[in-house]
Amino acid sequence: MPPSLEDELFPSTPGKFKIERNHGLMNHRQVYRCFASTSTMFLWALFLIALTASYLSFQSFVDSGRNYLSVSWGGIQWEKQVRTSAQIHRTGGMSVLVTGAAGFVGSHVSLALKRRGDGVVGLDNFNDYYDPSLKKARKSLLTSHGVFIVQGDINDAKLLAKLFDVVAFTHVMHLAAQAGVRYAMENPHSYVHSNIAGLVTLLEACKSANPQPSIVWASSSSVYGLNEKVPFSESDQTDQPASLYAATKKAGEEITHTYNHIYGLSITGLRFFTVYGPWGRPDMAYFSFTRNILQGKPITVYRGKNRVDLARDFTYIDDIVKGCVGSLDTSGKSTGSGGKKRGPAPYRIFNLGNTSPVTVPTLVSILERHLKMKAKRNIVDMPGNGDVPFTHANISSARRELGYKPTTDLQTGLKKFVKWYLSYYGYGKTVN
Ligand SMILES: O=C(O)[C@H]1O[C@H](OP(=O)(O)OP(=O)(O)OC[C@H]2O[C@@H](n3ccc(=O)[nH]c3=O)[C@H](O)[C@@H]2O)[C@H](O)[C@@H](O)[C@@H]1O
Repeated sequence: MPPSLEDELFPSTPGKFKIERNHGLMNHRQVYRCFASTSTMFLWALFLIALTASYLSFQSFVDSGRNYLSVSWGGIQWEKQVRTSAQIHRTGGMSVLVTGAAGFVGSHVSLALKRRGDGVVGLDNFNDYYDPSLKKARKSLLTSHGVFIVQGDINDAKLLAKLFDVVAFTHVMHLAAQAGVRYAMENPHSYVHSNIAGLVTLLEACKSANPQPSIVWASSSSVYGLNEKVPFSESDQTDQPASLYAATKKAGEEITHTYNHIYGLSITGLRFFTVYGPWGRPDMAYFSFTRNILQGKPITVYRGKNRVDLARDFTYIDDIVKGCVGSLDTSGKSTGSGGKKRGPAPYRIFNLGNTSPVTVPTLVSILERHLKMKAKRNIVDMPGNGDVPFTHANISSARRELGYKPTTDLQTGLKKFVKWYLSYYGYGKTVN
């Protein structure tokens, strides 16, 4: 039976096929047929190879197109920007991945590190919890100082792996979080997403990195919750959170402890006390009060039980930055590699406060003085929305271990904030 067209085009194994079909020597016609079918096969094979190659290159074109359309990271140029930004320009310097770099504390810490010659790469998802244009303005400021901010989420494990692939970060300053105490009642899942799931994704990336970085991250004074003993000390119990926000920060302290214990990651958790200052967060009281006073709108001032004023240990941003940098400098090394612990690593928690609480009505009076305008105060009883009546930090531990020494009182710090606010927004511009 002559070979079918299919047999000629797609012989299963050519050598074997010939042996089975020819039991003896081949004549001229057979030799010619064999040669002709071999060359046809060859041409078809070439055709198939070309077809496969063009299909694959089309696929990679589609994939890269998809990358450029929906993912804003990756590619040779991007890697170059990351590497350049991470370059260290001083002896004994560090290369730091700063998460939440377009945020309030993140942008200040990134600038401080860059200024002294450390390598800094930022990561931020630019979400719209508050006006993203403020985050973009902070980004522009950082860009002008040579800090590159990657747009991405801490929940993106592939992005994190890529970043650690491109740069051997010595430290991670983890400041990306869902902040705000009262918003947790409106959008509880955003807290779990960023402060729990995102934290774990970041720790997984750090644990697998080789070498492992040391981690400094933002906890919160809110972990002291309903505690009444003042000032708050790190050794106090923290098992009465008043908000889901506080609970996720407390969970973060426990989660980081397990990564320290199992994988040898060096961990420093910083309990920030109501941080304020230029380039601050529009959702915070000092910021929204300033906006409303300037626009002639009323402000709501909460009051505690028995008409007692609420009080906060307001801490100025420059002092907080010194505490963050001091923490990075003294963090000690992680001991693990490739996901395995090689020995015990530091696990530390510090209060970063100001040690002199001020009541909310006094905060308003200071703003009135700086703005030269009267506030329309609407005083209401504190709703049960996660707030705590007062905070007050004991900072002796941070003073001893980090050389942390806050130097800015609320009066001075708010003066600087108001000056920045007026230069940034002017007198009447609306802020979200
Ligand atoms: O120290 C902290 O750990 C926390 O500090 C702040 O939380 P909070 O102290 O509640 O700061 P604000 O939202 O600025 O409130 C300050 C004070 O003003 C009061 N307030 C707030 C808003 C308002 O409209 N009226 C008002 O009286 C609050 O009850 C509170 O006593 C930050 O928002 C948190 O992200 C941070 O973790």
